[in-house]
Amino acid sequence: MTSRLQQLHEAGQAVWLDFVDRKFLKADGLKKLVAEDGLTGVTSNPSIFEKAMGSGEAYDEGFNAFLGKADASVTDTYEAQAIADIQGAADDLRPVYDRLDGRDGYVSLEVSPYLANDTDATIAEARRLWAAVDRPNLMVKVPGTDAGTPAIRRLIANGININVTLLFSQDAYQAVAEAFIAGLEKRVKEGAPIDRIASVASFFVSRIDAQIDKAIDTRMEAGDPEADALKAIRGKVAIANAKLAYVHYQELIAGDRWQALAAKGAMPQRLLWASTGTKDPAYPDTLYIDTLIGRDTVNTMPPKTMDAFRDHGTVAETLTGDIEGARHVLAEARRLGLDLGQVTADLVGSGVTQFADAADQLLGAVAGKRNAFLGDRLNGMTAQLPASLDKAVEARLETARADAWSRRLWAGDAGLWTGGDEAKWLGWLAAAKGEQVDQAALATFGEKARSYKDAVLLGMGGSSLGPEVLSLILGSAAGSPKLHVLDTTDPGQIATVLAAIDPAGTLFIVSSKSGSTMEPELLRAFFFEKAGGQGAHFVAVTDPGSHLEKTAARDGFAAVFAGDPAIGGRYSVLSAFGMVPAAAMGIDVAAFYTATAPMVFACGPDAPPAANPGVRLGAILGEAAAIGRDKLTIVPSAGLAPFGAWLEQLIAESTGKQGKGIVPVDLEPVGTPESYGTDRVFVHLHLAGDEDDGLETKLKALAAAGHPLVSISVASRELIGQEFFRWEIATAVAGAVIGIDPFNQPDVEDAKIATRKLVDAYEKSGALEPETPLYEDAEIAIFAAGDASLAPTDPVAILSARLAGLGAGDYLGILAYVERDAAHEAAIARIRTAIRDARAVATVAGFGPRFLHSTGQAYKGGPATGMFIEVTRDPDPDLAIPHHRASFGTVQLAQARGDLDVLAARGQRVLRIHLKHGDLARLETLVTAALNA
Ligand SMILES: O=P(O)(O)OC[C@H]1O[C@](O)(CO)[C@@H](O)[C@@H]1O
Ligand SMILES: O=C[C@H](O)[C@H](O)COP(=O)(O)O
Repeated sequence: MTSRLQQLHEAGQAVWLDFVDRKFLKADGLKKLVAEDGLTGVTSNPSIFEKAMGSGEAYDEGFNAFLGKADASVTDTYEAQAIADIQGAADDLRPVYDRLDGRDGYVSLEVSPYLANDTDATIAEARRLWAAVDRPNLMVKVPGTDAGTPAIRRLIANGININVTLLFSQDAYQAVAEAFIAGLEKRVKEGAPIDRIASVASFFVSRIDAQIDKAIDTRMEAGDPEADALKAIRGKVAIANAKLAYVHYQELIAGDRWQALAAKGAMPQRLLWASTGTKDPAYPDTLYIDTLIGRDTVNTMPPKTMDAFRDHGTVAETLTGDIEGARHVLAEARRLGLDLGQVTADLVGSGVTQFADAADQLLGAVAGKRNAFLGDRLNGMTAQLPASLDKAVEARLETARADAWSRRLWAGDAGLWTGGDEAKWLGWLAAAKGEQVDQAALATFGEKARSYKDAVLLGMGGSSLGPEVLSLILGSAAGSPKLHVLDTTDPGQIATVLAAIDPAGTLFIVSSKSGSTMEPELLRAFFFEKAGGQGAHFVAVTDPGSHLEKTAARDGFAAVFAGDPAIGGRYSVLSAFGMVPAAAMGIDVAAFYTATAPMVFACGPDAPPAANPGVRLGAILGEAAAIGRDKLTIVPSAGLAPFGAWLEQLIAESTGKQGKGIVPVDLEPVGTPESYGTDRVFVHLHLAGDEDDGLETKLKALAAAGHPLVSISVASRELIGQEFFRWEIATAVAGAVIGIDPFNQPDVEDAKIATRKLVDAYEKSGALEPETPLYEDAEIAIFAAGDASLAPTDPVAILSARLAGLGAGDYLGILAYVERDAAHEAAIARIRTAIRDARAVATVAGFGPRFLHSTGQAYKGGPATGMFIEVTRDPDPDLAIPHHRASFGTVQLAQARGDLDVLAARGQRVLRIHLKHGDLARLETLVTAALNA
């Protein structure tokens, strides 16, 4: 006796299997169905693959081949397995395809559900899959959405077999049938063959009943007066809808237009009944098979439904029976106000979402496996968060998944942020893959640089902090120059570098994106003169067309390396701005990108938020800020200590604006739980092999006391590039959570203008505008920028009155316009600790003018919780600037004053303490006295 399924085949209906799975294929399950049940096709969809691959180990062997590659994306990893399954299934069905001469024997693979609303991307993806699977009996599944329909026409015209999926309404079916015919007609016009192009139109059945029945049940439960009429059509609408689609099909193939194509050998686009597993357990499990049997159709069945039909299905030509009854059912549905049009429209949308959700789940699972497999090659991250924050983070990750944040970030969708010009600032994504720089040119440059003992980089903010991290964490290769970074106007610091080098035999890297920043321009002029005007010892890194580019040409620089104007300074370290100095230090740039790649791919567009280390971190930072934990406290192990200076700029300048944002706290010694308020998030960056120094214990105590703690582990220094990228993604995402544009810096300009005004006035008059101190003696002068709340008493009283204003959630900043050296750093750290422990407030510190191009944005534009002590001193000795009346010391003072004015104008609480002899010990004594007052 032939099986019931085979009898279906005899009745003219093809039986396909709505299922794929590696184990099943390996066990020859498909071959068995072909042999025993006359099976002639297979369909897959994202949910089917999610079930197959999303859990368990069946695919691990296949995954491993990809997981080992640092630069394989999650999609590559998953897709290779899906393609292998589809190829396997296609090969199992190949004898059927050959026997039936291409009339059947197909296997379907669906384009990414993420592309359902993008015609061109769908076309490109379908072509790619067609080529990758490389089997004549493949059908590419394309959704019959508004965007999918034109893609179907073009793909058919390309000669690609298409399974149109997610069809629910008559209108959509008619549109795709038209697209199919038009595609074939186009080929005819072009003289291309049409006899081997197969297509099916997958009409989804059970999902319609599930929706309509739900509406019916709700109304019946509410005691609808039409209860009987409603009940009479329960479970009948989807079948009626399918029957009428078949009526349309029959009319279509009887028409002249189709007959003309048929005469040329065209195969009709068969109707395929999909979604035929019953969703309502009250229905017979073979309902959507028994009722839809008709010639030249396909029914794709999940295994359970197939087993049920084999066991107790009924074979009879039912599809063409009682068409009037079907019309009546639909007319009744209309009369009863059951809006089939709306239901089918909604089902298209929810169908796309459902498959996208499945794809997210699958990609998330693969991403998790991938990250685990990479082990130490991918920097690790764990988080211990208080329960409420943890909940908020997970909720954010889920909405971010549903709203496709990972993909939208990479696609440059400005709607993720403020809908402004954010898309223009995403060049750093490609740069991280090494695509911005000319790696060969950098290698040559690195070779040439070996003739120098020292290299000095002149630049500010994003143009200096990344290179400094690279030099302090990676260091120069043997035989390559040592890199000194000068991002200051402090005469002492400039003199220190000058004394450490032979200026006539040093490589100078002048680095400025805009090419018009004051500090590098003054430093360039200074060192150009010291180097005897040897332009050949200078290179510039700058964006195309800048003023610096012109200067470099004028002065005969050895090279100009171009940046990408689509990258802001603080996101530029993985572009020329980091890699030119890296090459100068003899760092192998190609190897650096290779080491960075695992994080770039782990944070890729296809890694859903929860499994994406950058997006996850961004969600933590953003949600923490939202509950007032806006002080990101950076706690590195010794080997990673320099990283914080780069991170500070990224976080502060990106998020600190419009009164919102995150205030980074770097280099603040770790304290006990009592020394902190409830405004902190701690991030521990640990380099394997670094001494613990009791840090772990201290951090454990903080986490136990309810402070959020993020722990990042870095297996070796060479992996530092991964942290650059992770934090760039995290910052962009935190910006999205906070609701600001993370790529602009609206408040930096004002301080620059204020400074320029003071310097210009000096150039004319030879003196800075006079100012009146609140207090002055032989050692110090105190200025309060017109703050009338402070009385001109003694210094301890003034400072103590100022510090008394520090409350919960506030932070104290020491803005020191002095040389950045170890002694000053230590003194400032002591002052910070004293204030932090006495007031339980966060403390930050910056050396001026370096911080102006970094954290300065947040201090001015971020949360209005800052209180600042600006420290200046009389420059001694000072340094002249060629062609300028103002010295470096004067410029630095003007910068401090400009900054003070702008901070005060923004309503921030600020005090300037001028230490005439630059003695920070005096400040320490003052602070101690003020805290005890
Ligand atoms: O590279 P540039 O254009 O000299 O800018 C240096 C730095 O100054 C800033 O514009 C802030 O003043 C930063 O964003 C930037 O990294
Ligand atoms: O082509 C097959 C369809 O993707 C499948 O039948 C959908 O079935 P479902 O509605 O049960 O998910």
